[in-house]
Amino acid sequence: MDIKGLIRKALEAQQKAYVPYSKFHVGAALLTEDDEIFTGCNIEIASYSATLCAERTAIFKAISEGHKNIKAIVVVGDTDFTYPCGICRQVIREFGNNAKIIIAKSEDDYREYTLEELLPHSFGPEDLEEAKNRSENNV
Ligand SMILES: O=c1ccn([C@H]2C[C@H](O)[C@@H](CO)O2)c(=O)[nH]1
Ligand SMILES: [Zn+2]
Repeated sequence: MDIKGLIRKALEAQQKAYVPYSKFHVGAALLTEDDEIFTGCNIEIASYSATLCAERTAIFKAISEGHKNIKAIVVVGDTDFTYPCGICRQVIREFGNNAKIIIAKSEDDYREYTLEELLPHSFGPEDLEEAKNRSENNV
């Protein structure tokens, strides 16, 4: 599926947002390395901190179905360009470090970023691996 198709899927998912508190609707759609599509919306909970963003809804759906590598993710929201929050950026770091991150206003109006642009100098799985290797080699 192309970027426009993925944006359409994100816009459809946005319709499903459960947002009784903020009334701010977000939708996400992602493409996995093996070309599966997963979508998500934000889901708010009366105890606010339990709220889940659209991006993480889509990513956790993909992971829980066995698709761990994301090659593109689209985000749409109620502002012209709605950017992923910090927590979602860190989750994208885990499962889509090289993914195209597409922030869309419409099918024809979108911006494309790398994770490095949105989360520079990030902490990730490789840091833990490096620390483990260091302790094993006593350096
Ligand atoms: O990138 C974002 C930013 C915000 N939200 C949600 C969380 C909450 O439900 C609402 C307002 O913060 O928007 C997302 O889903 N994704
Ligand atoms: Zn988020």
